Amino acid sequence: MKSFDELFAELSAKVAAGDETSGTVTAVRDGVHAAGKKVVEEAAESWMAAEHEGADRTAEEISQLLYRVQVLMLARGLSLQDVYAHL
Ligand SMILES: N=c1c2ncn([C@@H]3O[C@H](COP(=O)(O)OP(=O)(O)OP(=O)(O)O)[C@@H](O)[C@H]3O)c2ncn1[C@@H]1O[C@H](COP(=O)(O)O)[C@@H](O)[C@H]1O
Repeated sequence: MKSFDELFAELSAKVAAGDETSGTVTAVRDGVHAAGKKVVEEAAESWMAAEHEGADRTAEEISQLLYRVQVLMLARGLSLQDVYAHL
């Protein structure tokens, strides 16, 4: 299990290192447009799971949404602090 901050640190390190085995590195290289589409897709799947599926499936979809939000942040060059400043 990892926290939102721990996942962001892991993904940031992979991107900084250009880890060729990382799906995240590929996703970040694909750019903001592709990353944004994945956020919308996972948001919709989270919504549908919450309405029509169980708690575990909903939690799984939300975890994918959080991951895709982090990919978008990385593709856009945003840090956690950039976002947390608005909370
Ligand atoms: N949390 C995730 C994560 N969630 C989703 N994904 C990717 O997203 C893919 C699923 O996206 P799809 O659009 O295919 O999903 P889908 O078809 O909508 O599937 P469902 O939503 O129906 O389940 C997975 O196969 C992964 O490649 C993730 N890839 C990575 N992570 C985390 O990121 C870390 C680093 O991963 P790498 O960069 O790949 O090393 C991993 O250790 C994980 O902790």
